[in-house]
Amino acid sequence: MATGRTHRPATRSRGIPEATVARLPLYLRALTALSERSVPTVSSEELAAAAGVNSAKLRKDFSYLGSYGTRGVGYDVEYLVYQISRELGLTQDWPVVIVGIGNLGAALANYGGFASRGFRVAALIDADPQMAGKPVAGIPVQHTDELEKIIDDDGVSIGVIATPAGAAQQVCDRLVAAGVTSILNFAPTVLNVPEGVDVRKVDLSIELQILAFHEQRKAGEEAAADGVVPPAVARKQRPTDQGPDGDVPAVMPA
Ligand SMILES: NC(=O)c1ccc[n+]([C@@H]2O[C@H](COP(=O)([O-])OP(=O)(O)OC[C@H]3O[C@@H](n4cnc5c(N)ncnc54)[C@H](O)[C@@H]3O)[C@@H](O)[C@H]2O)c1
Repeated sequence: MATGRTHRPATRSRGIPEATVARLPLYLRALTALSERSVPTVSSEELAAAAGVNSAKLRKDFSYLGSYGTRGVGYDVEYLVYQISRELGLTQDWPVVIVGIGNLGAALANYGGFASRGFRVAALIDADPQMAGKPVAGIPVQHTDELEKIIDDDGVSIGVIATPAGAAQQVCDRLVAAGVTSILNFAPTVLNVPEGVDVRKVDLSIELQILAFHEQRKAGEEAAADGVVPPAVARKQRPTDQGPDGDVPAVMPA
């Protein structure tokens, strides 16, 4: 099994901080929308609002790209689209393999947004022999036996893992051994990768948990302002409260 760290340092080799890199796709999405509306220039304030970023942070981020805009005019939309795309490596085609073609893998394969952003789905791979040859999004699924050959033939450097958590590390190890150096992991598990391999993790349930935390805080603050105990808190505080099966308290009384 491969071992090592899962993160790169906070600053990348060309001196652009990782936090700036993480915001570049947000700027690009906002700029692409402006470009589609044939808007020629945009101020830092307008673009910051469209990207959901503070305008001072945006100006600082763009200074790393050597892009300062023109006073009174703003930024040239088309040029900035090109500059950010180039910085993100999106001016070239990136073949991507998706491993695990179940509900999620099939949905990802069907997502049109990858191709329009320069990510070509080169292959769909699954361990289930019954799926081999079946088309998903017009691409025939290939068996995991073919994984190394597919990656080698297509020069794939980006792999997407959409397998159950229990299979993810083994799939990751095979992808890395075959030459993949960037992994987008949807499986709810931490992957160990060697130095030089980047892993990005997507977990919608974590995002929902964070929203639940904020919802709970908001409810508490509103209740405090009104001088009442919010129903959610009051419900949880009742010692007789029962869990879904009727015999286990949902929240133990203090
Ligand atoms: N990150 C998120 O927000 C998010 C959202 C939904 C699901 N998930 C996760 O994504 C994964 C897939 O979910 P799903 O609903 O599509 O599951 P699924 O059961 O529908 O599909 C899993 C697929 O992986 C294949 N598979 C199993 N072991 C494999 C291996 N070793 N190599 C290649 N393929 C293998 C199976 O044959 C199956 O087709 C799960 O880990 C799930 O928890 C994450």
